[in-house]
Order: sequence, then structure tokens, then C-alpha cells
Amino acid sequence: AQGSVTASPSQYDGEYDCPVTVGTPGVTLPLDFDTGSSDLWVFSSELPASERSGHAYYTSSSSSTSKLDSGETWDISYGDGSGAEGNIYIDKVTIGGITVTSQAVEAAESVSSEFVSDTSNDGLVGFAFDSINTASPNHVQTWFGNAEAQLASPVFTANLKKGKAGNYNFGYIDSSEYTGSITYATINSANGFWEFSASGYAVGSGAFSSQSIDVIADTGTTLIYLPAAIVKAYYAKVSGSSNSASAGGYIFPCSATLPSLTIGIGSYKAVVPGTFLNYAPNTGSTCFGGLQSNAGIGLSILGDVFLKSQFVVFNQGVPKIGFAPG
Ligand SMILES: C[C@H](Cc1ccc(C(C)(C)C)cc1)[C@H](NN)c1nnnn1Cc1ccc2c(c1)OCO2
Repeated sequence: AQGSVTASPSQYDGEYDCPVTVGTPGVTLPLDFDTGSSDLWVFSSELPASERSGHAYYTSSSSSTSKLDSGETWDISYGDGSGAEGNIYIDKVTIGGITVTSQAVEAAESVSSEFVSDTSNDGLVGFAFDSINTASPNHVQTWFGNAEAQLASPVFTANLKKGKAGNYNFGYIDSSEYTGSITYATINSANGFWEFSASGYAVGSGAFSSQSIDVIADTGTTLIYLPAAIVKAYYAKVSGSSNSASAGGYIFPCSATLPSLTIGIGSYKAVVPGTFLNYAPNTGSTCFGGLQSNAGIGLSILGDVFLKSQFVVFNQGVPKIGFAPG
């Protein structure tokens, strides 16, 4: 089997949401696909009505194929301070035409305010490794982990776009979605992430600095977070930029022309256009950078601002990750 699903950007490409059908009869929910976490959770009828407002949700008792995964609970805290928790049902989950008949569906009984107010999604689908799934006392498998048996190849690809719909494909690599060749890096999945070593960086037309940068590829994070020294070197080339405590990061005049950012993957030079690095308006005539420092995060993240400039192959079989110009 192979499948493909549309990925729709929210405002400012803050997240990319995909339709996922759960239960029988199916309820289709827009879920945020997240290669940086490993829980599939949905807004549910078990939430207080106040926390469900503006959202669609899963009602396990209305699904003839739903079965309580008794004794199992989940409780996730994300790096941005948001979180959710609840209980677990086994039910059918279909993405892009691929159905997993016994998927652990983590039903929310409580969600943090960030999720209540973000009405673009009704939950997340984690595509990282099972070791960081929060179900207790036993881990549950990710949807992709369960779907792999049906796929010709244990791969999924991310083809995210700036300001328009892209797609995720499952089980195959569509050569019409990229140019040139795909360059792979070995994945170290010990921390449960799609983690690898980038080979260096360059700012605009400047010299490439060869250095090993430990990063994760994370579709669930909006921006790029790199070591402070690299970020400082980037904004040194943006006149009028400053690292603003009140804004929560680097800002600059919206009229600034931003240099591109090149990230090395082996010998491949992945280029993020300067226009991608003006993330969104801040206050007044200042704009907020798509590249920010990883200080306080504990790891470097290639989030959507980077990923939407590339075609990305996530191969869970090896594991390895591949990049090509999108
Ligand atoms: C933040 C997302 C997970 C998420 C996505 C969306 C949302 C809202 C819908 C409510 C908007 C909240 C949460 C990320 N996913 N792998 C994640 N989950 N756990 N760590 N990270 C990466 C990280 C860690 C720390 C940071 C960060 C990023 O941005 C700022 O500080």
C-alpha cells in the first residue's frame, strides 16, 4: 500500500495540519503531524465542554470499532510548555487512504490553554520513535509504526511548502516532488528523535563554516533553533536586528532584506531562502525571525521554516533521513 495526504499551513505557516479519520463511522479531524513527538492524541468528548469549544473531537462511545485500552493513560508535556493528558482507546485510524485497524488513540481528558486556543488542529500525530511515547504503564506504537507492515518501503516523506498546501507521502518516494538527488544522513534515534549531525552552515553568500551540529528534524516545531553563536553570526548580517527579551527572540525592521541560511547535510548544501527567515510581523514595524537561538531548549531544531525549503525522506527502516531541494 501507499498513501498521500495534504498538509495545510495555518497562519504564518505556524503548523501544518492533515485530515485524519478515526473510528466507525469515521470522524475526520485536522491533526498536526509532528516528527518531534510520538503520541497520537485527539480532542475528545471526555474534555470539559469549555476546552472543546471551537474544536471537533472524537467520541469513543459513538465508534463501533472503539475499545478501551484499559489501565493505560497518557500525559505529554511539550517543550513550549503546552501539554495534554487522558486515556486510550484502540480504534481504526486512516491517513491518506492507509488504515491501521488497531491504533492506540490517545483521547484527551484535559488540554492546556495553548491547545484550546489553537483551533487549527484537534490534536497531534507523532512520527518520532516509540521510545518517547508517553503512554503508561506500556508504550503504544505510533501510527506509522503500525502502518509500516502495509508499506512497500518503511519511509514517509514531507513536502511542506511556504504559504500553500504541501503533502506527506507514505511508503514511497515521489521523484516528481524534488530536484537533483537525495542526500542522506544517519539518524541517531537514542533520544527518540529524528536526530542527526549537520555538517555546518553559511550565512548568505558568506563562507561555509564546517562544524558538526547536532539537530533534530521536527515538523511540529515552527521555527529553526540553532546554537547562539550561529544565530548571532546570522543576525550580524541583518541591519537593525536585535535579540529582544520582550519579543522573545531576534527581531528586525520588516523592511530588512534577509540573507539566506545554508545548512550542510554531508556534502549537500540545503539553502533556506532569506524570505523564509522573516517569520511574521512583531509589534510596530519590526518582524520576528524564523531563526532563533536554541538557548534554554537543550537541542537544535530544524523546524518548519527549514523543512518547507526541502523535500525530506524519513526512513525508519535504517533509520536515516534524506534531503533534496523541494
Ligand atoms: C512544540 C512542539 C509541539 C507542539 C506543537 C503545537 C502546539 C500548539 C498547537 C499548542 C501550538 C504545541 C506544542 C514540538 N513538537 N515536536 C515540541 N514538543 N516538545 N518539544 N518540542 C520542540 C520545542 C521545544 C522547545 C521549544 C519549542 C519547540 O519552541 C519554543 O521552545
